[in-house]
Amino acid sequence: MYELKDREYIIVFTGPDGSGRKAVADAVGQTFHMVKVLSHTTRAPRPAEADGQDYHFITEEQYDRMERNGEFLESIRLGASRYGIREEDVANCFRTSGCLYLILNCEGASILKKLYGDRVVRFFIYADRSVVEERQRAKGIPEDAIQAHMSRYEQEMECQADCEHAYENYDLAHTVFDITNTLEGYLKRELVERD
Ligand SMILES: Nc1nc2c(ncn2[C@@H]2O[C@H](COP(=O)(O)OP(=O)(O)O)[C@@H](O)[C@H]2O)c(=O)[nH]1
Ligand SMILES: Nc1ncnc2c1ncn2[C@@H]1O[C@H](COP(=O)(O)OP(=O)(O)O)[C@@H](O)[C@H]1O
Repeated sequence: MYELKDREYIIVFTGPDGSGRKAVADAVGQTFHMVKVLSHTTRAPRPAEADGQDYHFITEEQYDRMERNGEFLESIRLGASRYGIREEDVANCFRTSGCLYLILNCEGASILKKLYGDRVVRFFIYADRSVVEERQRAKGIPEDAIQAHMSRYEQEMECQADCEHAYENYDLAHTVFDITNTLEGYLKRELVERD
């Protein structure tokens, strides 16, 4: 397991699908020059998705091989698809940046917490059921995937109590501003406010 040095943090954005984890995470990540660790997955890419940008899309056989080789720091199954974070990707990201971020479901977030303790900071992002459903529709997520996500909404919401920080996300700029302030307390980058 990769040993974390002083001031190295793993920032995890979690919460229900459609709550805005990716939008919030990418904005906050840019502010702090954090590197995003992409997951490997066996699910097929959607038309708007690209390999190496949204996920590393791999076959079941490739995933099996990597799992057998013990390459995954955490690995989960959701329905017919598998998702995992490769340990080497985490180590490589720390070589280029002192801080990295990931977007995971609750199960993955708690696995990383158990592995890295205080060095993992979980930000739980949430919004009402009807809002997250509508956002996914507007984003063009296929209806069957939306229904699968919504069937997990309550379960993912239960994760809130377990997370270090929780933010409702209705006004994106507002959410990003609040999380940036909280994260500054950990990273101490001495950000300068600009209009
Ligand atoms: N634990 C864990 N969760 C992941 C990983 N990669 C993605 N996820 C989460 O798995 C869920 C399903 O991913 P998504 O791309 O929406 O696939 P879909 O459910 O097939 O539409 C989302 O909540 C993701 O944030 C991973 O490596 N580990
Ligand atoms: N506060 C917000 N208000 C309106 N739309 C938002 C807000 N936050 C995110 N979105 C949009 O909602 C959709 C889902 O957000 P996304 O970040 O992909 O969610 P997640 O990663 O949690 O599934 C995206 O199209 C995103 O641009």
